[in-house]
Amino acid sequence: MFWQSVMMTQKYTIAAAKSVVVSAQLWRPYGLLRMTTINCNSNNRDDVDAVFKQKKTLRTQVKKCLKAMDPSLRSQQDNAIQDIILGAPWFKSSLRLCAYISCSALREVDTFKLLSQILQPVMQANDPIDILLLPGLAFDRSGRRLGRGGGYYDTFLKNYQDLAASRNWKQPLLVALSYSQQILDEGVIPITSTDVPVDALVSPEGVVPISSAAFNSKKKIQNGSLSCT
Ligand SMILES: Nc1nc2c(c(=O)[nH]1)N(C=O)[C@@H](CNc1ccc(C(=O)N[C@@H](CCC(=O)O)C(=O)O)cc1)CN2
Ligand SMILES: Nc1ncnc2c1ncn2[C@@H]1O[C@H](COP(=O)(O)OP(=O)(O)OP(=O)(O)O)[C@@H](O)[C@H]1O
Repeated sequence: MFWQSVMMTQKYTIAAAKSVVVSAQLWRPYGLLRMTTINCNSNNRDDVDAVFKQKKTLRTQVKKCLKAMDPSLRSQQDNAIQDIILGAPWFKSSLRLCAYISCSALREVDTFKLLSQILQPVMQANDPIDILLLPGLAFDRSGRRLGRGGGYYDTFLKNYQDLAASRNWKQPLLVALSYSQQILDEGVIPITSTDVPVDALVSPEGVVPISSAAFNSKKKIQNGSLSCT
């Protein structure tokens, strides 16, 4: 299988991240995309089908944009995003993390540096996770995430959230890794009731906290009182 989710326990003290200057080209190929999106909380088949059609169109456009991305800019953004994560207090204070193994053919934000430098693949499947690093095709600043259309992540996240609730575990922070080009204007990504929103985004420009959970963990970290259990 080309993809695995990896659960890891942080073992080593993380060295301070190097500061990286990124000449991010804020290219907005979606500026032209002015379709009205339907946000669907109902289970009406026609409404849901209309949303899936819009998602399909958007996926094609984002894939085209990612394929056209200059490789050196991509690599700069990969490094910047991973360095931001390695230097982030919320990351350093997490005990258990779940991340994706990035697939370069899919033009996903690279996770190699994160996985290889500081993490140790030892984790009991029954332990609660603090942070989940997620891929995706597009995101917005309100936490919407467009995946590749399989529903794998949404299903996994829903199941994990239900498990955590049933065991009284703290819900994990859902953090999506995004190239600058993948952050779209609010309202462009259509959603249905099964789409699980993310708590924060990490792009080469920095961390974008979105949910109250992300803001609260930021505050707790600043106060030095973050508990990861
Ligand atoms: N690293 C990683 N693993 C993952 C996912 C992911 O998004 N990233 N998935 C998330 O669901 C699942 C696998 N889903 C996938 C969905 C599409 C393609 C793919 O190759 N799509 C091509 C086009 C295929 C086509 O149009 O026929 C593409 O996206 O260009 C690969 C995996 C589970 N594993
Ligand atoms: N929790 C769930 N249970 C059952 N089906 C689900 C769930 N979440 C999503 N699906 C189904 O998966 C299919 C794809 O959904 P969607 O287009 O939202 O996927 P995606 O977000 O692009 O993919 P992914 O979640 O893998 O990143 C839809 O038919 C949707 O109804």
